[in-house]
Amino acid sequence: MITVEHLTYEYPGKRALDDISFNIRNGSITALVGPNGAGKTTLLKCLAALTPPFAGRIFIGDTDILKAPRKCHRILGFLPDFFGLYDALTVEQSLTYFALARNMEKGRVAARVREVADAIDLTEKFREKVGSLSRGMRQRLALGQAMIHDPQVLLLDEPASGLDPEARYKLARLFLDLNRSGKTLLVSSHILSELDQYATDLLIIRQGRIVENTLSLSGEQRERRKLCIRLVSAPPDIVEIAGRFEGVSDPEVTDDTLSLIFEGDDEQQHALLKSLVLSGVSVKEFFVRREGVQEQYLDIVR
Ligand SMILES: Nc1ncnc2c1ncn2[C@@H]1O[C@H](COP(=O)(O)OP(=O)(O)OP(=O)(O)O)[C@@H](O)[C@H]1O
Repeated sequence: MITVEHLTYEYPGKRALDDISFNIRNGSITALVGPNGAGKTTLLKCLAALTPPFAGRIFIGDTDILKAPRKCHRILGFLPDFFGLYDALTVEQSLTYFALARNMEKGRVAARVREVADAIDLTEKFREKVGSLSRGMRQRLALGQAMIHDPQVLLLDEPASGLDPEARYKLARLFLDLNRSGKTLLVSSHILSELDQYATDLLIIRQGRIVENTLSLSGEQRERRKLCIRLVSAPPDIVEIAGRFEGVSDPEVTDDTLSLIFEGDDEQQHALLKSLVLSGVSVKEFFVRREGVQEQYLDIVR
């Protein structure tokens, strides 16, 4: 859905994006993560056709965004990290204004404005002035403005910042609903544990370069499990013993707990544990930790 080829962006004296290339699958929710200053915001602004890059090409579907930025603005919605709202307008007026600015058919506007206000949980504030909204409500309204024209692609820069736990939970549900209706989402966030609830793909950026582009976290990547096996006492050669089993990688021992990465299905996991017990390893208890966005990110960045 989004194809980026050799994208380079420079601020005066600073190369923020350095010759990066990647693809984003149609119908995915891609988590864009990286340390402060990695280039996430710059990348999203380039993808949103707001900042022309120094070099490289970006396609949304078949459309070259540098050649046809306005066409791209119709098919994508962008929530920037810092956004402006019109404090003197009501929620209804704000959403209506953005719908009309996006050339939405007049007859459809009122219904769509109601629908979006409901999706972002601001129906109760529909007739209230934006200036009276709390920070989290303003964040949700900005998201509503970004999605008012029902775009195919949503680029969201820190959409959960300022939201309380319940609003974050609802936001994750909204992303999953949007995704089920066929939308493609690229979401930058520092809240890695929450990305796990909805991200299907992972894009890690560091110092302006892509360091990881994992497709389909929900597929084979999630079959990678981290097994933690507590032992009564760890024999000195336990790491070597564990490393001999098929599907096992990165075995290590800390405080009588053997942890390892295991790739395999439930039957194979059962066979592994049985073999460990039969070979005399004093297994006391064990548990499985799924490898999600957070673990993958920390593994890679470390
Ligand atoms: N207007 C600017 N002028 C000069 N350098 C800039 C400007 N904006 C950003 N940068 C630099 O470009 C790099 C990438 O910044 P960017 O804001 O894209 O990072 P980020 O990954 O979004 O960071 P954060 O997680 O802190 O929001 C940083 O080194 C930053 O200092």
